[in-house]
Amino acid sequence: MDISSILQGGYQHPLSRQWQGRRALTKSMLMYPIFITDDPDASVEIKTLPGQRRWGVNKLEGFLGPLVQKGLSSVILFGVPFKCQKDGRGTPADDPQGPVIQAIHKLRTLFPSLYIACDVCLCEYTSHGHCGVLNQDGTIHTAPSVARIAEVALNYAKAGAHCVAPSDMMDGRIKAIKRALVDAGYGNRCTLMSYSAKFASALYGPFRDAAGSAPAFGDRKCYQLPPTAKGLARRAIQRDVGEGADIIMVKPALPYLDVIADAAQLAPDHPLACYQVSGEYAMVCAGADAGVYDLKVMAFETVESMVRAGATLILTYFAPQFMDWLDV
Ligand SMILES: NCc1[nH]cc(CCC(=O)O)c1CC(=O)O
Ligand SMILES: [Zn+2]
Ligand SMILES: [Zn+2]
Repeated sequence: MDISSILQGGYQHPLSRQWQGRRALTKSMLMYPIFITDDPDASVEIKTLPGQRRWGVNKLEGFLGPLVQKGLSSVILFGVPFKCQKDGRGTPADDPQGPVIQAIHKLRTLFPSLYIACDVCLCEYTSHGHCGVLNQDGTIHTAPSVARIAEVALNYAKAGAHCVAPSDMMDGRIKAIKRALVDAGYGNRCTLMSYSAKFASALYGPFRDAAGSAPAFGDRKCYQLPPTAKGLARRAIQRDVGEGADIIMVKPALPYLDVIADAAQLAPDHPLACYQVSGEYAMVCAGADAGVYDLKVMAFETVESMVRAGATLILTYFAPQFMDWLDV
């Protein structure tokens, strides 16, 4: 055999295999999405997301304590209110007595070292289930949407969130949120993570079920990106960098590894996040249940493919399991 044909000499040993990855997956690269509901004592199984629950604020200590102990370093909060009055502008989103703001206060006291990000969106709080404020005809009214989203983000920052992460995909919201944070004195204290390239995906089903955030009519195709739109994704990433995003995100992750790789090249100086969304997680679990593969091996393969594509931060429902699987 010709010398240039030989690759296997380079990965015969577990350590030399590790050296072949440009970056190794570590615990601090994983952010855990959690659902907080407005019954303070709730611990309710989510059928379509095996192993995940809706938590009340009183349960957070018992639920997260052991995970923080094992090395979980960040969470992203999603509010799931049931008792509130939803309306056209998503008023309950930043209710000081609502689940997200209550959870921020609680987590800051319970776990001083835990990094707390908050998803910012209106769909969990609007009567129509869309991510912004609507015109009479049901289309998105961009200016008031952006203003309301910036207001919610600022209120999460004021409550103590380390990071606000708008997932609504409204044009101009990154600039508006950054402006609001800076003007209120939070510019240097709160990270702005943009869901920059968020695609209109079939993989959000279990999340919408968990969060009760499915739109009452229509779909999200006028604000989330078409799955084929590589160009729009690249433009959205560049725009959000220009508007002041601190972290760029691609979502979903596995079907969009090329977009992650593009983002790594377009925004090489920013942390790059990707979201292994609810449907991706459910798919990995379902395949394992069907005997197609081993769950742990597949969870590693999917998440490590995201690292290989260029992600430096991964939002995943597998985070608790990785705390057991990873050494550092
Ligand atoms: N702003 C809504 C939102 N925020 C996070 C997710 C998906 C997360 C997941 O599927 O795990 C969605 C879904 C959607 O657009 O309906
Ligand atoms: Zn939304
Ligand atoms: Zn969201």
